[in-house]
Amino acid sequence: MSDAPVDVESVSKTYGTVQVLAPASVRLSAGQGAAVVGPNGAGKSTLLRLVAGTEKPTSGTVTVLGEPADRARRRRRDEIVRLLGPLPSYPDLTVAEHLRLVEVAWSGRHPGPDVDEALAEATLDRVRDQFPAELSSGETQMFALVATLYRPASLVLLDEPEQRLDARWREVARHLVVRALDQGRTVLAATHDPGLRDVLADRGPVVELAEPTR
Ligand SMILES: Nc1ncnc2c1ncn2[C@@H]1O[C@H](COP(=O)(O)OP(=O)(O)OP(=O)(O)O)[C@@H](O)[C@H]1O
Repeated sequence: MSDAPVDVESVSKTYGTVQVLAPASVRLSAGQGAAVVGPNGAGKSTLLRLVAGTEKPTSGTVTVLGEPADRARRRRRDEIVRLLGPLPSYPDLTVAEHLRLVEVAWSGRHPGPDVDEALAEATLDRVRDQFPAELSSGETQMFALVATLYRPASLVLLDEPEQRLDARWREVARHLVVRALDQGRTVLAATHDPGLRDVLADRGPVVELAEPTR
């Protein structure tokens, strides 16, 4: 069995009689990035859920950090972070307090930057003392991305991190992904953002999923 951070071999997914992901493969070495691209409904989120181990493939294999993805999800959870939907959050903790919580939870392993620096570089410092329900949709997404990348995990799974972000914040999101790669982390991201696709294509494969057939 491969020890690569991500090794997806001919994986497909069928719900009932409908195949929503045609066989796809991708292998990532440590520190590589990969973009998963394709039209709406092509199966990008499905592929990411299979890698995250939250769903099982209909055929093929998904190996993550040397283990079947569903086992890796539990046994290697400290090494894997995912943003595949809304960020679970505490209604009574501020933006800054959420990052502080992540920092404390991974104390001793957290490489920084500190909370205020992390918020400032994402231009989220102006909302540092607001609660999740008080954020705009773009602020919510940026907060989710920053909090996700704040986990010192070696494998990062992102589903359209650019969603709801304006052009300026899309650029910040790309910068944060590049930094994660520069830190030696492995990043697998579904995206509709050509800029993010290019950034990831510089660091590894592009997985092109075809138009859904139904
Ligand atoms: N639980 C489910 N039951 C049946 N069909 C599903 C289920 N989940 C997803 N699908 C279908 O699977 C297909 C792929 O969905 P998926 O969310 O993976 O696409 P996507 O490429 O991420 O799309 P988008 O770019 O719109 O986010 C879609 O046609 C969707 O309707």
